[in-house]
Amino acid sequence: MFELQGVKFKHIIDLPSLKIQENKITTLVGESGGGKTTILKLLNKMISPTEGKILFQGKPLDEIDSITHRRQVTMLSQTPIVFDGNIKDNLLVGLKFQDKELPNDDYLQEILQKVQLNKNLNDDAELLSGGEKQRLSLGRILLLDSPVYLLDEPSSALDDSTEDLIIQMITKFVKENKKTLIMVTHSKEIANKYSDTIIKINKGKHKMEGDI
Ligand SMILES: Nc1ncnc2c1ncn2[C@@H]1O[C@H](COP(=O)(O)OP(=O)(O)OP(=O)(O)O)[C@@H](O)[C@H]1O
Repeated sequence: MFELQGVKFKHIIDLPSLKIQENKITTLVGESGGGKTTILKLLNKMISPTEGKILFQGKPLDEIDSITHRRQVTMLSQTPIVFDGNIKDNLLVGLKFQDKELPNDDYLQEILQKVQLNKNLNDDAELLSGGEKQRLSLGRILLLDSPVYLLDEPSSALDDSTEDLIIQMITKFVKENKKTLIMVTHSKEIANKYSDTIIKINKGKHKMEGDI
């Protein structure tokens, strides 16, 4: 799905050769500041390599329009983004940008259940806790139904049991719908339990831990 060839980004990233497989769950682990988020940003075309090439489905990323690319590859950043308005507004905002047909309230409630958010659609989103905002953002991107998801510590603000439930839900959704997931986690346990492939990033370089 992604192929990185001699990719460098400033002094931060140095990846001579790396392939990320389609329809698999790939997890990036490693020390803080090692470059995991930077790799997701490169894959999402938020930043471009200072050297080397990234291919997406065989095509160089620099030949793909950024907006077109981000419709295929949705990234959820570490800090959740919450817009003015209620929970429903926040769930629908991405779909409105994409001109997609809007789902009904029953379906939106189902999404809230999936992300373990026990709230009403008309509750004010600004009043949610950090972990709840993170789950709301996750609900918003699940609705986009992208083929590829890049999740940067999707459960960093959650307690251990909610974290496990959320990752379990995401990985089930990804497998059932034949999507590709690339996620960053600080949890070795989560990485071992849910990944097809774990990639350890250390000072911008990678070491495969092998397929599970
Ligand atoms: N655009 C940039 N220009 C220069 N330096 C940057 C840029 N973006 C990130 N950095 C630096 O690169 C390093 C790697 O950052 P990155 O966020 O990718 O690490 P990370 O592995 O995701 O860390 P964490 O686990 O703490 O989130 C950090 O030292 C950061 O300050």
